[in-house]
Amino acid sequence: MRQTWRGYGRFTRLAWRASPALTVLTVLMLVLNAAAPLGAAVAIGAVVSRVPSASAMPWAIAVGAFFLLQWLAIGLYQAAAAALAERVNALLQRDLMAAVMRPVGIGHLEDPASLNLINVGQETFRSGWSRPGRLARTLSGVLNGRLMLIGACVIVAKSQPVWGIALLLAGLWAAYEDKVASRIEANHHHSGTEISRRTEYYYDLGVTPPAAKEIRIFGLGPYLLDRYLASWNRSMDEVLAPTSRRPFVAAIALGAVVLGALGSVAGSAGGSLAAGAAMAVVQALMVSLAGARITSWSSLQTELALATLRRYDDAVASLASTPSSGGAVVGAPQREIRFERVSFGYPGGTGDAVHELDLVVPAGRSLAIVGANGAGKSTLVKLLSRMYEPSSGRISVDDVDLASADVEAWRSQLAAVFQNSTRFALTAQANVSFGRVSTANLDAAAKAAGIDDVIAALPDGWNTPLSAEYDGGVDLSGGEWQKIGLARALYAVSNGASVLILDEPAAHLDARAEARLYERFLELTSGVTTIVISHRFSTVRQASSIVVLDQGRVVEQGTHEELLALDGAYAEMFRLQASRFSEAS
Ligand SMILES: Nc1ncnc2c1ncn2[C@@H]1O[C@H](COP(=O)(O)OP(=O)(O)OP(=O)(O)O)[C@@H](O)[C@H]1O
Repeated sequence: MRQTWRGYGRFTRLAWRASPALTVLTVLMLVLNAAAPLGAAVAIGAVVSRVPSASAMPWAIAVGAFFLLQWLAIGLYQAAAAALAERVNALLQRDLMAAVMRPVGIGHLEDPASLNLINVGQETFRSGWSRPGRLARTLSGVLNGRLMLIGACVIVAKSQPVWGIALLLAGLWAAYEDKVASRIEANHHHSGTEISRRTEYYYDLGVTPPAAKEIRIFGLGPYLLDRYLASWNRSMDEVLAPTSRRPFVAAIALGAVVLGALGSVAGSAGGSLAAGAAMAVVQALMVSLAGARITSWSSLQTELALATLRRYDDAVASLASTPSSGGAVVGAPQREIRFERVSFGYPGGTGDAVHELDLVVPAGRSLAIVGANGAGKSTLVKLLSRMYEPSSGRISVDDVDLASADVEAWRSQLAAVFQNSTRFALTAQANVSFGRVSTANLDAAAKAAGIDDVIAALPDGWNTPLSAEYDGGVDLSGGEWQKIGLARALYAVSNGASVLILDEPAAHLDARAEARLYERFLELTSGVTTIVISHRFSTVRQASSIVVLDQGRVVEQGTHEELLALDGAYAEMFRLQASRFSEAS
């Protein structure tokens, strides 16, 4: 019970934050809407007791006025509550978005428990019933139902005290049982979030572009449809609670009381009970039944919305404990970036992806990292950009520990091209200058990345949306997208970023574009602290120094020539690739 009231309180504060005017209007119309039928019941009683006298006339007009008032109140109430509901939903979604983006790292986005909580944002898009904003509507049902019941009991009790009390008890019992059953149902409803996510995943796979090619080539359609349906049915089994019989028993008890009261009125009407009073009692009994129906309907909806509201609060609270920004401001590295005995394992992973790693990245020079798949190269970059925190060891920039540094200031020093950079369905300009106000260096960045001719050929140049899913939009090839990513990073460098991270910058490039990248590599990275991860030795050999990673540790380090002379893992990998190319040519 206390939990429910806390939920109502939380919702009221939210509604007030969303719009004080709409909150006041909603509450006023709510009360008017509940009071009008009771006023009408009393007025009808007065009409009946005065007919055929002319004094019945004002009461007849009052009956009409009460119905008119209710009609107006319902209309206004529905409009105000709908507007308030949408504002509350938007506010909650915004708060959740802010909370999800607040932690400095991305570990919470790969943790199933956090994802289940965060998923509440998606769920409310899917199911209108669960949206907390609906409380603006459903609370009216709860309040209306209660007011109608109590008002009806007062009217009945005036002439039939025993039946009035019986009606109150039966009505409250029915409302209580509905509430308990609804609470169980609502809690069940939210128990299946993991399976819901899975169901949604199958659906998205089937209807969105990323997997469309593989689905068709490998004939995955029937498999996906089967999995989708099975997963949906399982999720429904989990969310629908076994039905309790108690609300039905309580509803039958209420019906019996109403029937008994009607019988009693019929027995005494015209005798001990005046016709007018009898009419008011009959009308009040009907109002009480309508109240019970409204209570029952709104109970489940209210509990569903309250449960969702609690889940929003849980999600936001769980993220509040993850570290956010603040701390020493780190500028451009002057001497070095240093990794000292750094270890890190992914949450849910099988072991350390990086293990007691020692590495010095000299400032203003380029360092290439090579190693087999899974050696820990990308993980190193994620640790450097503080997407994750090391489980032990320290990463420092000119002796300032990154763990205690202000992450936003540090990230403003970074520019990166990731293996699969995000393809923003935004304009070409936004894709390159995203988040930065200056557009002065746009063309220079595009030229340096070798994408200037593609941009120039776009229907609306820099203003063309890079997505065929939007009007006037154009999609690019994998290699062109990679050049856009490169331009984004180079643009950031020209706007002050001092550390450039290139994770497989040539993976999608054709031979000519790749050759151009090597030719310009030293020029592009001159004076900038550059870390390049690549399996292509033609890129790697351009770097000032090279490290070889194996199972999360540095096993070799030196220049291209030094490492060839060492004749270790690097030399072996290099020879293998060189022989493949010479065989091919
Ligand atoms: N998000 C993740 N969750 C769990 N384990 C991960 C995650 N990302 C990477 N790993 C694991 O961490 C190890 C190192 O991965 P990492 O991506 O750093 O390798 P890499 O050297 O960049 O490989 P590649 O050359 O294939 O890109 C691998 O064993 C990988 O399976």
